[in-house]
Amino acid sequence: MALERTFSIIKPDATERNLTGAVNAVIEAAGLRIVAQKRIRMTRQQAETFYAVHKERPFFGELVDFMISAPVVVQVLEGENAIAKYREVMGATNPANAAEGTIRKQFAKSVGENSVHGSDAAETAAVEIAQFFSGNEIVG
Ligand SMILES: Nc1ncnc2c1ncn2[C@@H]1O[C@@H]2COP(=O)(O)O[C@H]2[C@H]1O
Repeated sequence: MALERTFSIIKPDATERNLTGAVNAVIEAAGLRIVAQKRIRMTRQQAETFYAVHKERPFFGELVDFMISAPVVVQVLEGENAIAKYREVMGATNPANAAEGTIRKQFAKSVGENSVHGSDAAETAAVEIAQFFSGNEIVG
């Protein structure tokens, strides 16, 4: 299978607890390569655009407030079947349902403060990567 890329965010609850390296260790142990990475403070506009698909959900305001509450680390991960693989490595959205060994099982605090985001499909991955990275920032 060809190499695939996915977009990842290490969220404020994880950066605040100094867990960037611990999350990256799980990512790399799973065979995914971090081919782009930067620590940023998301603007409200960026967070609203990124999560626009959820704008009618009752938790939208809370989600945007959380994502701009502290720095995040945005990343591009590369590997075989990277999108599905990273979703497996992250674990279920709600850490209460996440499998042993997954990032969310180990680190997430709640369904909202769930430590990481990963793209859900190839089309979304392309859009999400393009929102935060230019081509020359991604080094495979
Ligand atoms: N019931 C909820 N309450 C608060 N946040 C939620 C809820 N359901 C989903 N989310 C958040 O919405 C996010 C949408 O995509 P993420 O994969 O980043 O992770 C999700 C959760 O962090």
